[in-house]
Amino acid sequence: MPARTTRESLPSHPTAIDVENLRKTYRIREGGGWRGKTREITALDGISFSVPAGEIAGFIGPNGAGKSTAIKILSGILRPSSGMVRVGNLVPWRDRIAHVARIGVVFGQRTQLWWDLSVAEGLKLLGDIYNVEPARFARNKARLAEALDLGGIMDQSVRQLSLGQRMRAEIAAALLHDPEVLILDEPTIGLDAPSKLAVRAFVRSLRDERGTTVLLTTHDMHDIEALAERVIVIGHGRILADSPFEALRATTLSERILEADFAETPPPLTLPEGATETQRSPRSVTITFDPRRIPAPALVAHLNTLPGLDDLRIGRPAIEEIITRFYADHAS
Ligand SMILES: Nc1ncnc2c1ncn2[C@@H]1O[C@H](COP(=O)(O)OP(=O)(O)OP(=O)(O)O)[C@@H](O)[C@H]1O
Repeated sequence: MPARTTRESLPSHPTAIDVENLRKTYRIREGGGWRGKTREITALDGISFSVPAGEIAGFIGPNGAGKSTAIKILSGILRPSSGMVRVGNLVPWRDRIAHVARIGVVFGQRTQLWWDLSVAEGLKLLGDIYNVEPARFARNKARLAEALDLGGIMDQSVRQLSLGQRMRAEIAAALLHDPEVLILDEPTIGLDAPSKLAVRAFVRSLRDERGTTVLLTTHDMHDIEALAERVIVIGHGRILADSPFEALRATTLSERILEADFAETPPPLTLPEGATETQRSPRSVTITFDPRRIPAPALVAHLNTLPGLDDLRIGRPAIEEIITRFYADHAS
């Protein structure tokens, strides 16, 4: 029976992913055995968000927040308890066949290739499964092999690949059928720094050149900083924030950090209101300040007269610190 789609019956709109009041509860047996009472765990407690076509949205949250549950529902693997999801006007769990033809999913911790097959054989098999017509398959395979540098590993079995090589092959596998929406679940987990940069650069180019919509789940905040125009933060199954990263930064941790280097032992400092000395070493002092109370130029002018001052640097708190603080503020 052909997959029933709702695509024809709904007006097309530029929103690629629409999630409305999504709930998922799991029923587990207490103590883990077959006997005993059952208990419900609410993994998703009515989340709503939407991602416009062509946007890269970061989907983040602490362990157990509900990200994987949401991703599984969006991928069509899991049915929600209630609520609605439309990915390009298809309902993932209802229009499953048509839906999987239009999305690509990469789970960093699992493989969709086959351990004992070579990369080329795995891609061929996936091309057949996705029904990618031969000329298009050859074109896409060549394009992805070049962009993801797969030339040298096509004949290697997946089992023999390094993590970084496997991840590049996984991304190619997810994109063979030209999906409009790409769901990335921890795509850089365990990768070394150059491999992370390569994956990020590729994802960015995919969006820039092909307009692919990307939903990115990661615990690596540098992925978010490098890629996401916007972050959706989930915690305890609820949406805690849905905003550009800069807005999250501004509301969570607006402080700045000033480092002052000295040619000699730094003198004792008398600082204006809003600035605090947070660290001192034989040749430098670190000052944390709130730019709303003491603007950076005023603080610099204040320090400029100090004897032996050599260099000044102003920075923002590390992204990890902002997110850690945000999670802590919403921990209850
Ligand atoms: N199959 C399941 N059966 C019962 N409970 C589950 C199941 N899968 C997830 N949960 C529970 O649902 C909640 C959300 O889990 P989920 O895996 O979606 O979180 P997550 O945000 O992906 O976490 P992590 O960052 O650790 O991967 C957790 O309390 C988890 O224990």
